[in-house]
Amino acid sequence: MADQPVSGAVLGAGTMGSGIAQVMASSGMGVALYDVSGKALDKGIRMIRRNLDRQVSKRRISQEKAEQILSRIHPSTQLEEVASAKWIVEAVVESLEVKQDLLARVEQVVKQEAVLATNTSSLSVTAIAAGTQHPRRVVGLHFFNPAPVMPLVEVVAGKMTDPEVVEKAVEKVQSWGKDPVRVKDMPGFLVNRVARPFHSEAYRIVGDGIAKKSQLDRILRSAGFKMGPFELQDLIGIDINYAASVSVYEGFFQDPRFRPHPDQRRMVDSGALGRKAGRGHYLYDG
Ligand SMILES: NC(=O)c1ccc[n+]([C@@H]2O[C@H](COP(=O)([O-])OP(=O)(O)OC[C@H]3O[C@@H](n4cnc5c(N)ncnc54)[C@H](O)[C@@H]3O)[C@@H](O)[C@H]2O)c1
Repeated sequence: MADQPVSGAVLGAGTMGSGIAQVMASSGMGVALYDVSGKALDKGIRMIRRNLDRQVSKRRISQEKAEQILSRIHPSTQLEEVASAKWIVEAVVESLEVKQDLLARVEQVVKQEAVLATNTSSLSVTAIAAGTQHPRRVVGLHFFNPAPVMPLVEVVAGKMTDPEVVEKAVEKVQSWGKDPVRVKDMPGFLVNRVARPFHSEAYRIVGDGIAKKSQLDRILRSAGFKMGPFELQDLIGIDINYAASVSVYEGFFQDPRFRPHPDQRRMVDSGALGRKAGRGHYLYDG
């Protein structure tokens, strides 16, 4: 039971890749986890182990189940290890060049029917696919952080993606216990697009002196949002959120609807990047 043949692969063992590998393995798949860095693989596996231990301590899964899930994940720095995978999810650094180069190499080792998915947040799935020999099998699978916890996955149809691949991807995502939503390959897809005014309007409201950041966060929480815009930005990383704003703005040819607020950049320039920096819109201990 524990030793499932490898039918899935994740490229990149960082924050997202390790979480996605955990999701796939939890559904019963054997998963090859590939990264250029052995250290990143060790860290990724440690993160998965920690997540599973937490699940065990909360009595959500048994110790035995946790061991089974872990044993289905096969870390490697050798790309050949992904050869038997039918589902490959790429979650390496957010660079078009790196992603295109890696997927072109993956195509050399996997079967023709394998689906190549990208977890990109801000690049065009169409552009990533254009670097491959068979762009019809390239689809976006945009997971949210933390992948094992967040139910939503955007299934992104690039311009050349085969509609059958999109349908197969929707089913696959469901089999992983997630909620797929079909989206077009447009800047920000769906979630990052609707999130833009949430963030930029919040800056404008504060800039216009209508409310303080903490007031706005509290009001939006009481209106039903899990977090207000400023506390959410501190969690995401103010630099990451700013990069998403710029990417959507540029992606829509500088449509003023998506124009970032100057204070967003000022925060980034000052190094107040959120929780990870100990300070952002709020101060954090340790
Ligand atoms: N962090 C998020 O909140 C989030 C959410 C959704 C999507 N994404 C997307 O997921 C992808 C990964 O983001 P992350 O936050 O996990 O990044 P990360 O920096 O935590 O991890 C990236 C990993 O890729 C590895 N890597 C780099 N080049 C490689 C190569 N050529 N071959 C194999 N491995 C390579 C690195 O060693 C690193 O372990 C990005 O495309 C990002 O836009 C991120």
